[in-house]
Amino acid sequence: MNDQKNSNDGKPRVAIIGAGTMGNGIAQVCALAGRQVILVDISDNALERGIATLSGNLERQVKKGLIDEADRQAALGRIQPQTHYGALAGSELVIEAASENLELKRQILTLIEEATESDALIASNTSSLSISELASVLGKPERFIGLHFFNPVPVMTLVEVIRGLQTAEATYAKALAFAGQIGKTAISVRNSPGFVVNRILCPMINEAIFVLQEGLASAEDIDTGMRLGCNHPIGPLALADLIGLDTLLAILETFHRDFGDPKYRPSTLLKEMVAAGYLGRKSGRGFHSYT
Ligand SMILES: NC(=O)c1ccc[n+]([C@@H]2O[C@H](COP(=O)([O-])OP(=O)(O)OC[C@H]3O[C@@H](n4cnc5c(N)ncnc54)[C@H](O)[C@@H]3O)[C@@H](O)[C@H]2O)c1
Repeated sequence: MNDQKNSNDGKPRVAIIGAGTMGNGIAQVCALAGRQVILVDISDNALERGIATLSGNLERQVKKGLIDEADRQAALGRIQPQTHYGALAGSELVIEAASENLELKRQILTLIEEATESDALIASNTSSLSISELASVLGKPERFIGLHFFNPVPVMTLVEVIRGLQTAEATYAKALAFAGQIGKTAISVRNSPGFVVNRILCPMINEAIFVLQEGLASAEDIDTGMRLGCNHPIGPLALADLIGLDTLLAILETFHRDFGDPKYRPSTLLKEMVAAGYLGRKSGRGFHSYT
């Protein structure tokens, strides 16, 4: 590892692509773990929104006594927002957390490879796309891996580490070590649409939307039913709003296409809500209202 990859305290620099729901959370966790973070998005607006969100989350952590004010300020000071990929040079690890769209991610991975040294690790936080397929756009696909964080990233301790067919053992070992260093628990998963957790979770949420669509119960009662009847901490429709209905739809469409199994077809109500711009928390309205 060269000096350029080390921050002042010797910890390697991490870059994150996308400052949205997941990207700003990953940036927050990495910065609190002492990493210098480059946070890249396409516009200053997107970056400002991402920084405002993580800044608010850090303040809440201070109020709850989870971190102190000095930690909060130090973490914020470690995050450098950027709109150009040239800023990635010198990063030991780049985590792609942009919108769930195969063509977009392929373009971004090419840009990451151009901007980084050949020994940098490249990871995607994709929820459902094939790690082997994403890796195939890279000149060195052996350095690519899936690092799938969970929402909200500062709260959820799991990371799925997904090896594609091309992923090298050394890449896998470094990714596992990184997850541990930032305080996450990793599970190892073979590449397959949706990996493990979303493969089980997203069809369950889709079924809850079918139940709503069929008029069996209200959104409130469906969520209360699953909270009190199954001890889930949050109901499936509230969880859909947290994930983002566009992201959930993209995941289900990938399952439907890649497995070729009609059991994964997204409910028409979900498609209609996304078409209407009701995306959940991030747009202020989903199955519940957030305004
Ligand atoms: N939302 C979840 O619960 C969740 C959980 C785990 C994984 N994921 C995955 O994480 C990824 C991001 O999801 P999200 O929910 O944060 O989406 P989001 O819509 O909240 O944020 C996506 C961000 O990517 C940015 N972006 C788009 N094109 C870009 C480009 N070319 N370069 C840099 N940034 C670009 C957008 O401006 C936006 O800020 C997706 O692959 C998603 O499947 C999401």
